[in-house]
Amino acid sequence: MASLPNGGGAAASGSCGARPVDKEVDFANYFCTYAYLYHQKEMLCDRVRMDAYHSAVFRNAPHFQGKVVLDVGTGSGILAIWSAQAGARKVYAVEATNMAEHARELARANGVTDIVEVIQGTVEDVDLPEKVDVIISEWMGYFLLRESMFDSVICARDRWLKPDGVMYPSHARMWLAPIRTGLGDKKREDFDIAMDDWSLFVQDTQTYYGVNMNALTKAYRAEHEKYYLKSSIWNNLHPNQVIGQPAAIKEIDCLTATVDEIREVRAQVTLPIRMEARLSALAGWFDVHFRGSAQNPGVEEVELTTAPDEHGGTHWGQQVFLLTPPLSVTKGDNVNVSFSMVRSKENHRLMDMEFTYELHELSGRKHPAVKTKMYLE
Ligand SMILES: C[S@@+](CC[C@H](N)C(=O)[O-])C[C@H]1O[C@@H](n2cnc3c(N)ncnc32)[C@H](O)[C@@H]1O
Repeated sequence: MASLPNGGGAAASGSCGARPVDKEVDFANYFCTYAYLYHQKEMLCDRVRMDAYHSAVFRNAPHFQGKVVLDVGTGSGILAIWSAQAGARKVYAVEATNMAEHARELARANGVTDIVEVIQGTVEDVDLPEKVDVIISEWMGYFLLRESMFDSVICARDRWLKPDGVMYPSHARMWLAPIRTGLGDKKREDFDIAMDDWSLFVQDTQTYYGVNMNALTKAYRAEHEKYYLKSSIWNNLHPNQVIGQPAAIKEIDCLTATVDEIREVRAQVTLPIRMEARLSALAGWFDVHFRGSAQNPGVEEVELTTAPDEHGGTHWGQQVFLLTPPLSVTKGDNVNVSFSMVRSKENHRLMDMEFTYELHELSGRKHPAVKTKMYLE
């Protein structure tokens, strides 16, 4: 999934479940970005992503040979074309936006129009003439679930996948880890500057064009706190910034997961610290696996990970959640974290989170728990 500046509005309409329906808003805020080749290119240039999907399809070609495939959100059509090249008999390539026209053109230029049928529409709305053996999709957002596109994949699976069909990817996990980073220092500095600036504006002038603006100071602070300190920060971290043991906070079997299972994520984990450091944030990332199903396993399991990587990483990067204040930690300490992530009420494709973290020193000293809200926007 692309690094969209905004996750969009309410959910697309369709025949799957009771979901908020405002298709127009969703097209204006969410889908519109995907209609640009500029954004598709960002994903096409992510070599980690491309290598993983390419290996997943071609090393597991028996899953595709002679089979019917559904590509949910085909974008440029890349996964549909690979499926055809791997031997699929028929590929339904569904795309909500006008990118469908480019996908059609790409299929034509690559000689697979007899196999790849591009259908423009939301997957919730389209009708296929038959059930499929494979569903392939690249639906993952920041920290896996931002953008909530997996809902659409679940819908497609429940409507169109044969009982012995397979999902590409088949499994997904979310990870949380304690990290050191200087990112927060800059953000705190920017926040202080913004507040100083406001103070000058409201206090030095007493009245601004005859109006006392002080009544808005609290709201301005809250707005800036959210923007600078409580919104997650995108970063491709170096592995040596991870100062303790990462923990898996959610595991998803794409063949059986339900929307209820992913609407809210809650976890309680203990993160053992491995070195003396300033614990300044928690970082979140995900991985997905392509391993077929228990009934229909693949030839070779392939992993796509977005974990910190010294060779560069992916366009998803990691999400950095600042801890205010940072904590001094040392090897042998433990950080207990309670975590919740729910969809924003205003926009189901964005996430509201809450972290409670509590440092237990090796010495036995327990620090008071700190609770903080964060936003994945
Ligand atoms: C992350 S992009 C992946 C594009 C392409 N499959 C690839 O791997 O390069 C997701 C695509 O899915 C489309 N999409 C998202 N939700 C959809 C839905 N409910 N129905 C149809 N297309 C959808 C978006 O417009 C976007 O082009």
